[in-house]
Amino acid sequence: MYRFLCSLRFAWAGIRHAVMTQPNMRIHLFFTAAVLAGAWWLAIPRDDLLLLLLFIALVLSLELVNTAIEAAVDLVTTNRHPLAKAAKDAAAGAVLVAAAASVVAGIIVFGPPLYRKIAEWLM
Ligand SMILES: Nc1ncnc2c1ncn2[C@@H]1O[C@H](COP(=O)(O)OP(=O)(O)OP(=O)(O)O)[C@@H](O)[C@H]1O
Repeated sequence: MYRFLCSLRFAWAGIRHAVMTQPNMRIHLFFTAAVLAGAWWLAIPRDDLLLLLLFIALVLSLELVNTAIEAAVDLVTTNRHPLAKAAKDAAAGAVLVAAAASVVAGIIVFGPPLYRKIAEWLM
């Protein structure tokens, strides 16, 4: 039990480190808050909400992995190296793929209810 609590503390420290040092992590958190507020405002159904939560978790998790890879690469070398570039660029690419898919999922989930809301206002 003590080991498990230590693991939780280290994991939380990793999340805190990423939030403090990575501007992109703070941007993801801002959009996470905006998406959750929008989902509440538009009363998004449970299944769609689960989908949104899955994408939010995917993007935040990959940003944490990206942070870990950046730190590991910088630990190994501060010199320019094509493999260091390949590792960092691939990690950043993973975040981009997840973020792009999240935007598409957001449009699919939010599009129809947002359209209905705007149509209500205009009538
Ligand atoms: N040691 C290196 N050798 C070669 N290229 C590097 C090296 N370190 C960084 N780069 C290049 O510079 C880019 C930015 O690296 P940096 O470590 O500043 O990450 P970052 O700006 O914090 O990235 P992100 O926006 O994903 O958080 C990398 O994606 C890579 O293309």
